[in-house]
Parts: sequence; C-alpha cells; structure tokens
Amino acid sequence: MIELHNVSKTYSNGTKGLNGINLTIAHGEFVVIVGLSGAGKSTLLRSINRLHDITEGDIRIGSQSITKAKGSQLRRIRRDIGMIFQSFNLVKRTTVLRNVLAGRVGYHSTLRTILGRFPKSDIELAFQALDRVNIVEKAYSRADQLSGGQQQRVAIARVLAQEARVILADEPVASLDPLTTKQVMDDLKKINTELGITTIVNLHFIDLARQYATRIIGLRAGEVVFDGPVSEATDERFAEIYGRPIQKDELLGEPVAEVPVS
Ligand SMILES: Nc1ncnc2c1ncn2[C@@H]1O[C@H](COP(=O)(O)OP(=O)(O)OP(=O)(O)O)[C@@H](O)[C@H]1O
Repeated sequence: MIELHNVSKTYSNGTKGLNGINLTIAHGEFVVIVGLSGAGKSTLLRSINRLHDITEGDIRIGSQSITKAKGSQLRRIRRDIGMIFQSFNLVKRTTVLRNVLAGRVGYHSTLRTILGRFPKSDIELAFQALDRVNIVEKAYSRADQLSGGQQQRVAIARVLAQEARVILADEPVASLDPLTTKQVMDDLKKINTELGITTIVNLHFIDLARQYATRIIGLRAGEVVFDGPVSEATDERFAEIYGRPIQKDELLGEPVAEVPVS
C-alpha cells in the first residue's frame, strides 16, 4: 500500500509542484495519472520514491515512511520501487543483459557491482525478466542497437530483475509510435496482473489512460481534481480536469496495424 498524507512540494524557486495531496493506493492497482503539462505528475511520481524531497506531509510505502527514512532503510524501501522513464535511462554502450542486471545492484555491495560479479541466480533472474517482455534473444546486443520500444522493454525487464513491488512509470510511451506504445503498455499491464505489482503510470494520452487503468487520478495545479474508476472518467470529466475541452493531440487514436509491403 502507498499512502500520501497532506503531501506538498514547493521547489526552491517557490513553484508549488504539489499541494495537499492525500491518496491511498492499494496493492496491485494499475493507476494512471493524467493532467496537463505542469500539473505535477512527474513531481508526484518522483516524490513517491524520493527522487524529490517533499516539503510537507508524509509518504508511506507499506508500513514505512520513505519521507523519514535514512541510510540503509531508505535503500531497502527504494529497492522495492522500480522506475521507468520516458527516455529509458539505459547504459547505451553496454549489453541488454548488463542493463537488466543493474536492477540487482541494490542487493549487493558496491564493489561487487562495480566488478560486475553477479551471482548465477541473478543472471537467471535477468533472463527470466527478458523472457517475460519477449526480448530474450537480444540479451547480448548493445542497448543502443535496439529500437525505442525494445529499449523500454529492457527498462521494464530491469525493474522485474529488481523484484520491485511497485512500478512508477513517468510518461513511458511518450517517445514511442502508436504500435510500440501498445506493446509497452501491454507489457506493463501483463506484469501488473500476473505478478500483482502495483503500477502507477503518468500518461499524456487520455484514451490510453482509459484503456489500461483500473483507476484514474487527475491532477491540476498540484492538486487531485479527479480520482475514480475508468467508467467515471468521461470526456466531460476530462474537460473538467484539464479546465478545457480535450484536444485531438491528447488522443492517441487506434494503433495502426502494420501492413506488409509486397
Ligand atoms: N526542478 C524544478 N524547479 C522548479 N520548478 C519545477 C521543477 N520541476 C518542476 N517544476 C514545476 O512544478 C510544476 C509541476 O511540474 P511537473 O514536471 O511535475 O508537471 P507534469 O505534470 O509532470 O508536467 P509534464 O507533463 O510537462 O512533465 C510545474 O509548474 C513545473 O514548472
């Protein structure tokens, strides 16, 4: 369970990123966060794993406060939280396998990970993770030789190898074309349902949000303005969340099937 109690975040320049957020996210939920640019979606995700320190309130992961945690306790809480970024955040000049093994660094000494000495069980775990996202045959390819969609699947495999209980995905498909977007979202959904990993995704496209979420949270100016099931997230409610009607570029539309060229 993830709990946010009266969470506010004011940046050092005085900008209020989050304002009095109260949320409880249960184990296994697939939550999509929507809102216009600048609404606070990234700030919210980055606050949950403490990439950003909040200025007020408390965030609890399971029974522990990540806000108050220090040292080894903070590292242990973070080990349970996997992060997926728009830009994939892979080490491009190294192999896919090594990138996935990076998910294991939280379990070993710094020296061991610098030397790249991972136990056999970690390597098995990495291969299982790659298999789950259907790119096991790319294990020994260099990360920068993969397509964007494949690179994002490597990032998902890294989170799986980490054995994360929570996945935070910040605009994971913003750099991808519609067909690849669907594959990556399907992978996230599959992991959520098969492994019960709590998943929170920031998305720009509202039709994707409705397609994949079990719960949608709408942010505006750092505040929660909508929190409910997909069935309640109608175009009219989105217009309220956004403070204006939905625009065409906020809809992904149907992914176009690939037509074989003869
Ligand atoms: N490092 C920072 N310093 C100062 N202000 C920031 C910083 N990062 C974000 N902000 C501000 O905080 C508010 C929330 O930004 P945030 O990036 O969380 O929004 P977002 O909903 O994720 O937007 P986008 O979709 O454009 O990424 C915005 O007003 C933004 O300008």
